[in-house]
Amino acid sequence: MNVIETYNLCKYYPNKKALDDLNLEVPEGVIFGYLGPNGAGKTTTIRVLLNLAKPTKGSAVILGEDITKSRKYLRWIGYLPDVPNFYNYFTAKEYLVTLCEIIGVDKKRVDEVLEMVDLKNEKKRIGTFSRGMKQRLGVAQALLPNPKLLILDEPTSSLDPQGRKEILDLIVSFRGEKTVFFSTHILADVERVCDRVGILKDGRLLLNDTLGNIKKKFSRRIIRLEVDNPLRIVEQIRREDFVEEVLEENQNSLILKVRDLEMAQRRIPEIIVKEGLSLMHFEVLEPTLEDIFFEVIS
Ligand SMILES: Nc1ncnc2c1ncn2[C@@H]1O[C@H](COP(=O)(O)OP(=O)(O)OP(=O)(O)O)[C@@H](O)[C@H]1O
Repeated sequence: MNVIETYNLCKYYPNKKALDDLNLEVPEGVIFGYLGPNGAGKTTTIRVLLNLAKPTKGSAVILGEDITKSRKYLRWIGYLPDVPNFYNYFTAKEYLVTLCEIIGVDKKRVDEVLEMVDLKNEKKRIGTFSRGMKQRLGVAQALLPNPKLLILDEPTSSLDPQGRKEILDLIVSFRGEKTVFFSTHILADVERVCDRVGILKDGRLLLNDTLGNIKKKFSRRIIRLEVDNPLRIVEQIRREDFVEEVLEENQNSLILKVRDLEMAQRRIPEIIVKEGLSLMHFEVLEPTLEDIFFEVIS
């Protein structure tokens, strides 16, 4: 089942198509990374999905409800905005208890969510919190209604590596239990935690698939070999059908572009052993998400 589905969703501003025929699918239980350069339309998507902005055309179904007809689905969504605001003179607990009163959630939930974000024993006022602690508190407030879907707008962009790790670990802990939709431009974060990825540019979705499929689709089938004397086998390797091109050759390694990866994995060790050489290292050089991102958006 898909938790989010959009159908030709458009949001036009006077001089800008912020979303242009967006057809997005986010299956239940996945961690979905929504990637795009500045101005791609990530925040606009989130605002439309949360009923904070009206679509110009098209529709969307979230948790089975048409968002243009009902607002009940909002009850099942937890949202962390890109710049969350807090009352700095409250402690985390006082702040969340106040929110519970406003949104009608049992106050018993406060200790549960503080425990999840590791702020249960934190007695300081929010004004003295680090950015990482504030972001974790932001996730805690999003968790208060025990949402099925968490929407996080650039949750790691202002954090140092430790703060980023804490938020990413938290996101990973929801895998399978909640659907997490998070927007970001930090490709390494997506690569670390996401099951599925959507790449948006100029309001259009250029790619929407699992990380595994994306990597397969963009695989460059490039192999790096370390052998004790590669120059002795390079001509034989060049003649093999599975080899498209020898990209680099030197005293201890070869870099090959191959047509058939499986055949290369079988044949190369055979050739090396037959020549009485030793294979020290065999590596398939896969493109990083960063390589793919730039290829897709360029
Ligand atoms: N209220 C508005 N009025 C006019 N144009 C807007 C409005 N809100 C957004 N836009 C424009 O729509 C486009 C998409 O903006 P949006 O904030 O959704 O991008 P984004 O992908 O979230 O960018 P960033 O990563 O910089 O936050 C941008 O060109 C932006 O200037």
